[in-house]
Amino acid sequence: MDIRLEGIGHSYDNVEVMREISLEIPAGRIVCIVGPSGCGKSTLLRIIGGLERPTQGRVLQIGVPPEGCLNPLTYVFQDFALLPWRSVHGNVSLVLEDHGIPDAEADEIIADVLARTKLSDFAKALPRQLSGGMKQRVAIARALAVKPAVLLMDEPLSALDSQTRELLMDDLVSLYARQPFTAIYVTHNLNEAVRLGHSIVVLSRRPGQIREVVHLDRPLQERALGDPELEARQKYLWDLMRAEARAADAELVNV
Ligand SMILES: Nc1ncnc2c1ncn2[C@@H]1O[C@H](COP(=O)(O)OP(=O)(O)OP(=O)(O)O)[C@@H](O)[C@H]1O
Repeated sequence: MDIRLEGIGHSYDNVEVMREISLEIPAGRIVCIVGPSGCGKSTLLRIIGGLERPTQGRVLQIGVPPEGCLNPLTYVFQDFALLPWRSVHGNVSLVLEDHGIPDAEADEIIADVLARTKLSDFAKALPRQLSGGMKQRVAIARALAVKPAVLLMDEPLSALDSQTRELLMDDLVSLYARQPFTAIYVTHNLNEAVRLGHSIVVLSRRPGQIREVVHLDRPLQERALGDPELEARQKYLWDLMRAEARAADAELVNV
């Protein structure tokens, strides 16, 4: 299933947050969205997920979700959002219980997603026993369990330290290599964007408008830390954003 955004604009009261966003998110691709603080990245994700209705424009879902899909647009949040009293298995099973999936079928799905996120040995662990990186893998396993058409990822690695972030990026790449998924991935981190994005949408400061869409053709598995070509792309993105990021930062300080 593809997503198409047509002329999305949004205002809160009289504050215009974004303007004229038109974009294609093709199935099987990871589209990263970057831009200065407050330019509307999370709002755009909420609009795509149907949690907010845009003031202007529309979001189209083109084609059908994958077979067995229980929730076409599924979020992965920065803060993991796990239930502390439920085990790893229990956190994943919750979303299947919500859909009335029989136990035997649910167990099969859970075994599959825990294997894909390398959590099979931790099925009985509680969230408090897990590192931040493992918690986020549980959140990703839970999202995959509903066979989403599109993952909506809102700064999924921002709460993690830099080493854990590197490990999680590797995990996301191997997950994608085994079975490609579609994701819209909001991040502040330009290194994540060049490592994980097939295309990177650069938004201007508020009201957020598309400044440029940068496409990266190199397969994700061939992108490594310190790769000169990726570093050049990252610098290019930062050059596009620097002045506006500084202005947005000053604006926040003056509020
Ligand atoms: N529910 C709301 N009511 C009023 N204003 C809001 C609401 N949600 C967001 N905003 C404002 O809309 C603007 C865009 O917010 P949003 O969180 O989408 O930006 P962002 O690009 O994701 O920011 P950041 O990079 O800092 O996370 C900000 O000025 C924010 O204060």
